[in-house]
Amino acid sequence: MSAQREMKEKNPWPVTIIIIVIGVIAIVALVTVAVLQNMPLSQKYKYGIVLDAGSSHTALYIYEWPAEKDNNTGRVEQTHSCKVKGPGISSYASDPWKAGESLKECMKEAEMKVPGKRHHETPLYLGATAGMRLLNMENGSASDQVFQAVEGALQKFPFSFQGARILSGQEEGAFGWVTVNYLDDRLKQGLETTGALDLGGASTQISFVSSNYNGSESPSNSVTFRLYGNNYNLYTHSFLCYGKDQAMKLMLAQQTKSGPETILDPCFHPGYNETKSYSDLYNSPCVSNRKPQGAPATFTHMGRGNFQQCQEVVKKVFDFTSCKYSQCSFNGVFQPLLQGPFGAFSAYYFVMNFLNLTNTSIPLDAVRQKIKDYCATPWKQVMAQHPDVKVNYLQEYCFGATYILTLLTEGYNFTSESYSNIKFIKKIKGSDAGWTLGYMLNLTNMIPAEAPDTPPLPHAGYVSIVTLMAILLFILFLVSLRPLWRRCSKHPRII
Ligand SMILES: O=c1ccn([C@@H]2O[C@H](COP(=O)(O)OP(=O)(O)O)[C@@H](O)[C@H]2O)c(=O)[nH]1
Repeated sequence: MSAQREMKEKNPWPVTIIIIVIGVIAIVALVTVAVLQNMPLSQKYKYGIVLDAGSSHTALYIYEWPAEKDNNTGRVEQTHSCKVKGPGISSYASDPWKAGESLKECMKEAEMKVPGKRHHETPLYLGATAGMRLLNMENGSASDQVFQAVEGALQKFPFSFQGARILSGQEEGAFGWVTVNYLDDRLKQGLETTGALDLGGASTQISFVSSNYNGSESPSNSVTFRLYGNNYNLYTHSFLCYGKDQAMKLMLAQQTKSGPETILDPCFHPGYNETKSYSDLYNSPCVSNRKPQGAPATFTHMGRGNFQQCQEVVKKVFDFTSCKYSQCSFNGVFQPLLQGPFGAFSAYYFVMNFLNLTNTSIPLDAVRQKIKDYCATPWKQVMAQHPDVKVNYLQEYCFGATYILTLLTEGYNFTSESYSNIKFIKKIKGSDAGWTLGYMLNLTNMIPAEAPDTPPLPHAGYVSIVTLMAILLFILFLVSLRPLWRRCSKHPRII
């Protein structure tokens, strides 16, 4: 026994080596676990699909987000969009099954884009806007049949179909606002929000937060949200019949009140000459009650290309005569003082982008001059200059631009100064501006009411601290072995 103890005292190295090896293994294991545990898992994604059934067309959007973050900080991004061929679903009132058929191509594309194993858990929504609102007003059973056809077609796909419905104007406005502010990262950070201006074919929406609006005046324009721990009192209004296409009907109805055979329209280019049918012009509930008695079947629609006169006709589609609130936009609708930056999308963007007018630092007078020159350009020349633009769109940009300017300045009261607060946008960080993303975020509860709890340290900080601590422990451990070192150097090794 004593001989053994003597041996150990004389030769402490085996024990020391074992302790060092165990210490090193423990430290390496500690650091490895810290690094591995916090390493982002191989990224898995979830998907959501929204169909925007607009008045003039339907579009499909696919959204994607990291699977492990779907309820808090995960950024939802648009990964794919598909424009459905043909008109909006409301145009299939007399052939409802065709409305369902029309969606199949884009739906097949979606089947390819979303990974097969995610199909069954991918929610699929269809939201219809003002085109279907109008059809529903005009012919409820036709609208129901269109929905039946569309639902039948969508149920055949392997996604988790969550239903097709008409959005209210308020939802359309509010979800457009949510989309813009979510994509701009303004909600999570609690920053000042951006207002949303949406111009569709059949309706137009304005939504913004104004510090002088708390919802008590005209409560029907108020939508309240609690998002990421912040309360928002949003003002929103949707003007049915004031989308670009229906507003044009209102403008043409102004000029065909007496049922003439020919009109010389200041909002169309000089040389434009088309025969149009009275029943097509007056086929929507926005104008149907104004159809002139005893009008001929058709009228010749000729262009005059005069911006000022066009603005005069366009102004007449707005009613500025009555306002029972402290202030109004038009048609007796309350509107608080405009506040903050605004994002203007859909047809606002299409039209202003076509005319190279998306830069709002251009003074309003220069904008007017540009539209004036464009409207005065002969139709033949316009067509020759834009051979690749669809004639249906091309013929309407003079009216479209005049309408946008009049709606913004006369309707919503934007001034030469506040006009520069507007940004004409199509996409934000790769996702289209519109109501669809906000709608999906809401239905999937993806924006929490309260700010999510964040770990006290970021991943890199956590790993660095654990590594540093491990190194310090190791040094401490080596230092604690100092008596052994001394003994070793004092007693020469026995061979
Ligand atoms: O390249 C384009 C695409 C659309 N539009 C017009 O933009 C408006 C809005 O179209 P959208 O289909 O987005 O509106 P919705 O049908 O959803 O109301 C309609 O008047 C379209 O004619 C346009 O001028 N240029």
